[in-house]
Amino acid sequence: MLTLQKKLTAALLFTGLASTLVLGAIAHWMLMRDFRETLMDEAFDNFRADMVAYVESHPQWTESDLGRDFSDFVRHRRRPMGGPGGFRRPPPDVSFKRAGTPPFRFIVMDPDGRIVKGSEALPVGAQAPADTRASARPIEVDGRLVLLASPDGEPVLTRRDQDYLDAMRKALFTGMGVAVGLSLLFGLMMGRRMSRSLQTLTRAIRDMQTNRELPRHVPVRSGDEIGELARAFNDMNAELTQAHRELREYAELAARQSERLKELSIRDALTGLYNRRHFDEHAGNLYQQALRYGQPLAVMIGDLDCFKQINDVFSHAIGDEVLRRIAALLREGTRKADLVSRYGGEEFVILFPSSTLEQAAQCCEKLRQAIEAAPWHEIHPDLQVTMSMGLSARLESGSVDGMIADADEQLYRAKHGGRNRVLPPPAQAA
Ligand SMILES: Nc1nc2c(ncn2[C@@H]2O[C@H](COP(=O)(O)OP(=O)(O)OP(=O)(O)O)[C@@H](O)[C@H]2O)c(=O)[nH]1
Repeated sequence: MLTLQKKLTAALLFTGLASTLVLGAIAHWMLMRDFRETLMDEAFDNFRADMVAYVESHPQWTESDLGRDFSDFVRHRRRPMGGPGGFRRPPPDVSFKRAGTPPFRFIVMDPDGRIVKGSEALPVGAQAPADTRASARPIEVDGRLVLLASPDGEPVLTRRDQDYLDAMRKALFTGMGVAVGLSLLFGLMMGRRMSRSLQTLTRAIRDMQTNRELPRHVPVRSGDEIGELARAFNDMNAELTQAHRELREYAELAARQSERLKELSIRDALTGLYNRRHFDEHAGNLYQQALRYGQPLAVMIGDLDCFKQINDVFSHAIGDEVLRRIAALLREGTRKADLVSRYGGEEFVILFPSSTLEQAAQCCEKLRQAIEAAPWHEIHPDLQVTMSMGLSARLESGSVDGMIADADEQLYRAKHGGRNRVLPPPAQAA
């Protein structure tokens, strides 16, 4: 895969290369143009000086004189000082001398544009074309325009000119190479930096997706778009973390509420004991288990004695309090495995898994005694509460309901036998 780092490096390299090439080409073109102009200026200065000297020394010059004598005049004029007809001005720097060849031929015109010193294409006497006149430069004597000179042809470069241009080109190409190298270096550095930030971000997002890692914080290394992206990621992550926390709290609350609702649905509101519906659901299972594994199972149904009287004499509220305390006594006096429930108004049923009739009878006898001995006077000085209980451990009754019906018969007998008793009593249950 072409990574972002490579793409950025390639883009910067390409841009650097393209701009360096364009700038280099422009710089080279300008160098050559300016160099040529300098050569032309230098050549024109020499030519004008020669021409002015000729005109001054030949006031009656004619076109034919100019064509015949001028070259000899110039050669003669440039002889070293001291000789006959030598320089009246210092010679030009020999190092810039154009290898004996004039850099340009100059077409010379009078001020009206008529050619007085021409070339093969532009003979003497002809009218100079517009472009030749446009590029013409003035030759003045004592402030008076006497002639116009226009360059014809390209400059001839000396060895020294070539060396100078080569050195300039070398410097230019070196500069271009350095610029390309720098753009490659910067491209690499910037690409690495940008891709590192993006890689950190990508890793953080992947971690969030796969490991559900919250909260995550990525460093913000710059104020540019990537820095803004990192900042946006951190903000989003903070919001997600907050939402996640709230969701978890909400889920925990919902679970607690659901647990509470479930608990409420299986418990009796007044006493907190299991209600009859829950008892019926579970007792059936315990009965089936006892049958399957050949284990004993006993059931007790208990009924408060003369409870109507308690309500009537002491009030319904005291009756409720009695029911609550009875429930607490039943819970305290039984094992965790025993299923204690409020079966009806003042009726209670307890299922004793893995218990024989005798074991259940002993437990119930203790419960009966505990109820009888409870400090009922704390509720009302004249209050006394007892409970009658009937038991059954006959699995052959066919169901829990059948066993309860058996136990109910015992309860009936207990009530008619004087109340406040367990039937069968432990001694007989053995
Ligand atoms: N305070 C109160 N009383 C209730 C509640 N449920 C049922 N009772 C009362 O319990 C009484 C039951 O009375 P009965 O069925 O006549 O029996 P009893 O008075 O206990 O007489 P025996 O069972 O023969 O000992 C009724 O007066 C009901 O109103 C309750 O939740 N709170």
